[in-house]
Amino acid sequence: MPKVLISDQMSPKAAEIFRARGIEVDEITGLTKDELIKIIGHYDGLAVRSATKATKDVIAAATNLKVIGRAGIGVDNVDIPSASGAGIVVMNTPFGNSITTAEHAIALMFALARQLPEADASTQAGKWEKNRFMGVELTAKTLGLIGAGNIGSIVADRALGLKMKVIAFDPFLTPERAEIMGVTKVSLDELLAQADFITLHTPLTDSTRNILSAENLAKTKPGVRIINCARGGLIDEAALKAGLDSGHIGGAALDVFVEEPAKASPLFNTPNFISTPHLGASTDEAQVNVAIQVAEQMSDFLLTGGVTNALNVPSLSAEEAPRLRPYMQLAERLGSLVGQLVTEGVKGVTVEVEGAAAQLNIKPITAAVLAGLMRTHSDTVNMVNAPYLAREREIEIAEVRHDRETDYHTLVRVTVKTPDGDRTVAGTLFGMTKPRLTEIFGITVEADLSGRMLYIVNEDKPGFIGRLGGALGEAGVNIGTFHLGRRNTGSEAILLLSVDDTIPDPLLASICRLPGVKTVKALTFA
Ligand SMILES: NC(=O)C1=CN([C@@H]2O[C@H](COP(=O)(O)OP(=O)(O)OC[C@H]3O[C@@H](n4cnc5c(N)ncnc54)[C@H](O)[C@@H]3O)[C@@H](O)[C@H]2O)C=CC1
Ligand SMILES: O=C(O)CCC(=O)C(=O)O
Repeated sequence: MPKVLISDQMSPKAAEIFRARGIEVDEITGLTKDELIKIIGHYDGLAVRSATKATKDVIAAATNLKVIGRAGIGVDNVDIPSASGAGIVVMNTPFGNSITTAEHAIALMFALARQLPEADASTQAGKWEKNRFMGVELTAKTLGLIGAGNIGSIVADRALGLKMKVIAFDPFLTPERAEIMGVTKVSLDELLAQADFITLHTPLTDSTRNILSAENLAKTKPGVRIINCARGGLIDEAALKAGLDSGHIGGAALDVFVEEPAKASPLFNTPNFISTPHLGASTDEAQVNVAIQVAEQMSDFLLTGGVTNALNVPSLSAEEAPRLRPYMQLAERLGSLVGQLVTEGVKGVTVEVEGAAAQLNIKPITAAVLAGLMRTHSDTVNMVNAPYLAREREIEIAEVRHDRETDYHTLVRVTVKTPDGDRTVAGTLFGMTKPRLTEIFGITVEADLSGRMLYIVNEDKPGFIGRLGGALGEAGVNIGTFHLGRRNTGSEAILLLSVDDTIPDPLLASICRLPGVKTVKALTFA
């Protein structure tokens, strides 16, 4: 009988469902990392919310673990590359708590507009300070959404009902979808300049970390009120504190912090600052939704192998799975590669397959490309919801099956339509299982697509490789593999290196400064 550990506070519905499906379940919350490491080896499944950190060390000790289920959306508390490496499926429940979280953002917006926490504390202290608390109306104010996915869309809907004007910055929001939502798509700078209230609804990724940096906070409208119910790390907390102290920022409400639990934030006790302890998803309704969903999904997987809402493996029927999986892994990596390199305005994706892959059901291959492409921008994307999300964002999808001879046993080619033109990558399978890149943006190259990699475009001039090797060596970064491709002699070259460690930002910046370098990007493949 499989055994599951529920290690965070969850609705009792989760344990009920596991037991009803014949799965043994322990509910042990508040474990330290060492305590978790000591017991995790006994379990086939781990069900978490956000308090448990499924880190590399925890996963290394999880010798029997087959599935981690997140009763919620954000999976930044789970080390997905380590889980994938260990063959552990990671699932989430992408929609169960969205309404609740959107409502929390709206509640915080009202609380900021009318200084509700301070007014409550003052009244209950017997002060009756009727003239101290002068609020602002929400009607006709501009709400700036950073991130217009599930939660952002619900916030927009509610804000429009409050007669606010809603503007949104989201690289995946098409003008057409914005029109349907009733919001205006703007650049980040436009949003910063125009919004009276700003609310954040993105995952924490390399592109969103510190999206409200000191520099960007300085571009906001004087008196702006800021709400973050997404993730700590999206806002520079020190700069936020300085902005509140100077009065440039009129108010801020944070449900999430860089460090959680936040016990001694410098923001505490700042006037016009409101905080809640990561309560975005905390309603009876949302917790029942996510508990039922996570327990059903994990039980299905442990008992039947059925995969739903997985972030690191495709969802598939039992018969198709073994044949399609290697092609889908190749497709997912190609999608992820373009997703990491093309950050703005994807309007269309064409997936072409040739050779062996063209004989198979290519829908899952396309879904895998889309999941890889969009997961760079949202940790809720998986094989199941990627095609749906692409349609919703009006990304045009085309599938082409070529019945022609190819140099490779199989070839998958992905072309992404962007405002700057088409960008194409292609790859094959080595030994029928290993994804291998064959072409990137018109340049032929043979490269692995795995782990941590460094992508560099540079002028094809002698001496560059030595300088690059020197810079990496000096920083103690070990190169695993090294692949080079170029358009013509002396023109533009592309380098793809696999590296053993994360490349720190200062090292990336110093590589950028090497003579002849045009582009540098750190890439990660799960
Ligand atoms: N406070 C809480 O308790 C909760 C927090 N969350 C957080 O809310 C986040 C959003 O959830 P959903 O809306 O369901 O996710 P979603 O995936 O539907 O939407 C995220 C949106 O962010 C956009 N985005 C990605 N990178 C961006 C960038 N650089 N700039 C602007 N937009 C960008 C994406 O295109 C996408 O539309 C989750 O990732 C999670 O971290 C979710 C639930 C509860
Ligand atoms: O489970 C919780 O309380 C947090 C929810 C959350 O942050 C998420 O679903 O991303």
